[in-house]
Amino acid sequence: MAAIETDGLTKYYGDVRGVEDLSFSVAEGEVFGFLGPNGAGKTTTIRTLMGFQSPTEGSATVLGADLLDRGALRAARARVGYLPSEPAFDEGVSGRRLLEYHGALRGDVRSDELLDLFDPPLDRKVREYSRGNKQMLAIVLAFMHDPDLLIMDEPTSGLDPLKQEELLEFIRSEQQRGKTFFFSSHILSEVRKVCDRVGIVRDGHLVELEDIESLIDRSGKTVRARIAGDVGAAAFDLDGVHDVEIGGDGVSDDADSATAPATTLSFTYTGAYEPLLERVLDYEILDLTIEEAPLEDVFMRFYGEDPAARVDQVENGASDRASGADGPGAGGGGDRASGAHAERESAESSDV
Ligand SMILES: Nc1ncnc2c1ncn2[C@@H]1O[C@H](COP(=O)(O)OP(=O)(O)OP(=O)(O)O)[C@@H](O)[C@H]1O
Repeated sequence: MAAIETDGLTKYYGDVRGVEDLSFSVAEGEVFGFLGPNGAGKTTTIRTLMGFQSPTEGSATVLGADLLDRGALRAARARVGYLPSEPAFDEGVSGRRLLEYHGALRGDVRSDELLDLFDPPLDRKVREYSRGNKQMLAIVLAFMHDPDLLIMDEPTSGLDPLKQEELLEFIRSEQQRGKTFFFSSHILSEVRKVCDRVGIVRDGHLVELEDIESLIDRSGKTVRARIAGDVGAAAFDLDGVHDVEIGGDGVSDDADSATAPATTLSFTYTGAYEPLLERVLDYEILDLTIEEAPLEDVFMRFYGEDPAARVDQVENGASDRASGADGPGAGGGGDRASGAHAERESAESSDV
């Protein structure tokens, strides 16, 4: 059984599209990263999966419970740990009091262990907490009943780099214990460290759904070559070569040697190694590096404003796995919204 399964999940806020036609599943024991730019629909998805708001169309199950079956969902949520994007607590009580309250409500089987890792000042009132302290308290509350599934909205947000790393390490160790994670993030590097698979949402649509290693592989390598002599961009006119830049004034770069001019070329390469290496051997290579494309570049390819780049990615194999970026719902927001189920938004009750 999948830990999370969505089928055409759609949420409109009146005429405003939150997400549309999301279909994906998260396997038990998987760490799934949900990425997307601001306003893409990550929080909408998470809040809908948590049952805080009803889908407009489509369906989903969480730990086997149908979102529309409130009783089943309530039972399933006892096995879910939830970390909201902006933890909102009763500011007038101490962290310890909140811990006791949540423990009484849902159980506490491991807060001592968690507090060794994430240590908010429990005896102070929450209103005195820093952002990071609030986040640590929220993390302890999310994990203390030892849930099977963790749904987290930007979990490292507010944490210092050391605590961020500790949380990622903790997620990895929890996965070893069989736990499932679904979390949103803007930070590809952290997603990369812990996730098995990612979904990328943009403008409310799932535009990519792939395991993280394939995603990065498909996103290409950055090649930098320093070549003896005066070499033009045409030298690397190969399939898969993009964004060629030539060092210096575009002709040659002889800064290192007065007698032997050289050309510095850099480009992104998405092809196979062999044709590239064959071409490289045609020249006198003074220096060559081939490395993973910078994470930011990978990110921008999916996030960026250039629709051609995005379509290129989808056509390169994602469209059959993800709900299409240009899917049938695009532009049809008004129709879908007008057919909405009655909104049944429930407050984020304290039993969640
Ligand atoms: N309660 C709401 N009422 C109306 N529109 C909303 C509501 N919540 C979200 N939206 C809209 O839904 C879309 C998706 O927003 P959402 O908060 O899910 O994005 P996000 O990916 O979580 O963004 P961020 O990374 O900035 O947190 C946006 O256009 C947003 O303005």
